[in-house]
Amino acid sequence: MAKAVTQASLFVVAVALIDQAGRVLVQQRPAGKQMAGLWEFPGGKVEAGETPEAALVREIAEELGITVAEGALRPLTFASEPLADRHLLLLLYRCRDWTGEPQALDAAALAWHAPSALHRLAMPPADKPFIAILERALTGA
Ligand SMILES: Nc1nc2c([nH]c(=O)n2[C@@H]2O[C@H](COP(=O)(O)OP(=O)(O)OP(=O)(O)O)[C@@H](O)[C@H]2O)c(=O)[nH]1
Repeated sequence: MAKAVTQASLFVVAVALIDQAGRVLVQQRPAGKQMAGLWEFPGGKVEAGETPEAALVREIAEELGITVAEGALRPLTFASEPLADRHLLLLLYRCRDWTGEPQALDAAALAWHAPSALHRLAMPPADKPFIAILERALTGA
């Protein structure tokens, strides 16, 4: 039988921005934060009263300084798993269209990688299964 979830859920949205070469943008969590140094997809928590897409458009603007239309966000996959004393629900979107040049406004660094190269990065546990899904999505396999 499934274990009941007693912790509050952490509702997070994130994006795989994909450039014309088929590379994906990841950002490094800054020092002082939980999981500092790990590479993750830009995004963050959905606030009360926000749709997931509106939250992601806001987070992308805050973290990268670029503009994305809600309609350019395509649902890709999700993760649902314990994270510390919470339960993380993480929705991953993909996006190929944006305006502006991404900047590391909130991260220690940004990097563009082919999906296969993400296996070599230290990423949060919830993100690991996303890599193979991105590889398949971007090769059409
Ligand atoms: N943005 C993002 N968050 C992720 C990913 N994977 C993952 O486990 N998370 C977790 O989801 C939560 C995202 O919330 P957040 O970015 O708003 O919060 P934060 O820890 O940076 O701190 P904050 O509360 O000061 O903003 C964090 O606990 C983060 O570790 C990911 O790929 N992208």
